[in-house]
Amino acid sequence: MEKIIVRGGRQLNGTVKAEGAKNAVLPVIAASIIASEGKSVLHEVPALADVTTINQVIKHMNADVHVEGNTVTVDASRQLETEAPIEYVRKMRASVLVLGPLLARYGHAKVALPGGCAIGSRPIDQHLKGFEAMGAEVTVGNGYIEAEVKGRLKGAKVYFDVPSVGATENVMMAAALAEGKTILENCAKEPEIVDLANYLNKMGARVVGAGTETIRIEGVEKLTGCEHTIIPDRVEVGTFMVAAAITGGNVLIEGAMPEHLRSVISKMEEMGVAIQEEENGIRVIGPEYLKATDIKTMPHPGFPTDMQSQMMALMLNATGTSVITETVFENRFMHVEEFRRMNAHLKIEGRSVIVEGPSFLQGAEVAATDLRAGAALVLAGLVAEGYTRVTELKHIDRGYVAFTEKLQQLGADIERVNEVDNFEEELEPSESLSTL
Ligand SMILES: CC(=O)N[C@H]1[C@@H](OP(=O)(O)OP(=O)(O)OC[C@H]2O[C@@H](n3ccc(=O)[nH]c3=O)[C@H](O)[C@@H]2O)O[C@H](CO)[C@@H](O)[C@@H]1O
Ligand SMILES: C=C(OP(=O)(O)O)C(=O)O
Repeated sequence: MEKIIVRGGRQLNGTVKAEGAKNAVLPVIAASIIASEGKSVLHEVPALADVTTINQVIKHMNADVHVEGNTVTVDASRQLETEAPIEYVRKMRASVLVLGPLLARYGHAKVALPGGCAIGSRPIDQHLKGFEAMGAEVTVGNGYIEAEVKGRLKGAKVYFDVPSVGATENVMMAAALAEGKTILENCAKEPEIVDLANYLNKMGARVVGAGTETIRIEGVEKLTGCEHTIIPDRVEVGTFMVAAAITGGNVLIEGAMPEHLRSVISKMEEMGVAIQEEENGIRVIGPEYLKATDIKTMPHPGFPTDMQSQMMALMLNATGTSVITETVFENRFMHVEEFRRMNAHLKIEGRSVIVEGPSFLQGAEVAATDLRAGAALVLAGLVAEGYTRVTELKHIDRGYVAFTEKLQQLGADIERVNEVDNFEEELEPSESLSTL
């Protein structure tokens, strides 16, 4: 079984470069299939498992995708299929982001229902509400969502009941090719939405207001492929900020954009971490002692839910009682049990976790229950006594490029191995885990 093995106790120092953002590149690649002419050349595309999945989704639809290093070229000018089957959607929920582009371009889209996942039920009712407001007929059955419209989608006024990142993106992409004007209200304001709007506008769309709660879109008749550079990954940056802080190190994260990380910077400063905004990135200097604080996750510009588990790892090392409240996803505390295996003192109370710090963390075998939980366990392992073994690495690979190697370069005692478990060894070869 593949594992990350980390031995705690090393201070991290040096420079690490931010990758392009997973949550920006996935909608951008989904949007690339709206272009009925020209190629899109996308730069700073991170080499992530999720990027491979979205590329497979659009290739399956007959788009031409070419990957060279961190540049991905998409030519979607051929006639495309309008269906995304379950094999892709099961791997990655963001596959539903092809609904809007397909519906806008072809008047038809069929995508497998994503279903729930480890962090919550994650419905997509707000995406569908937007498509219906634009004249689409949406049916859900046999595990699929099918949306259809005769002729073009019609511009409409849509009020989102919750500020959803995916719904804002999906409906914004659909509206880009709709007939007339669309006004989206109570939109999510994440930087990745702004990046998508910039890309759409370069393709010839007319989108105004992305990054605020009201987005106005004047539909156009066609979009053309263009060149675009993906913004840096604020969650990857935040994760390395915690790595520096938790080990009392000094790390420059090159390419980081402080304006995307205001809430994270401010909470870490409250905990005593020194943060310097430099010309080419963010420098983080960890203190000798961390102070406790309270955090509530919220839609942007509030504290990001995708940084909740990593901050919990930091709080475990702070002196005093910290409270972390998760308001975005109803079940994003799976890492609490795993932290407990490392001797962490925490208690779940409803949607909050009470962290009694400092915990004297001890290495243990723990499982990455989701992407950010996995990263957080590695972070805790950086300061735990002895060896921490993190399993279920497929989650970490969805969102981090060369996570182990980057930490190693900063001085961590860490490696990724294919380790045979004792009980695996005891089995006859024919009974090995891979065949169970
Ligand atoms: C690929 C991507 O960009 N993923 C991010 C995106 O996920 P994603 O776009 O799936 O998350 P949303 O912003 O849609 O979800 C926010 C909240 O809205 C709810 N909701 C959402 C849609 C809907 O139709 N109905 C509804 O009730 C969700 O259950 C959740 O409670 O934003 C999340 C919140 O910042 C991040 O954690 C994910 O990393
Ligand atoms: C929850 C996350 O991503 P996704 O929406 O792709 O599951 C994340 O990036 O932490």
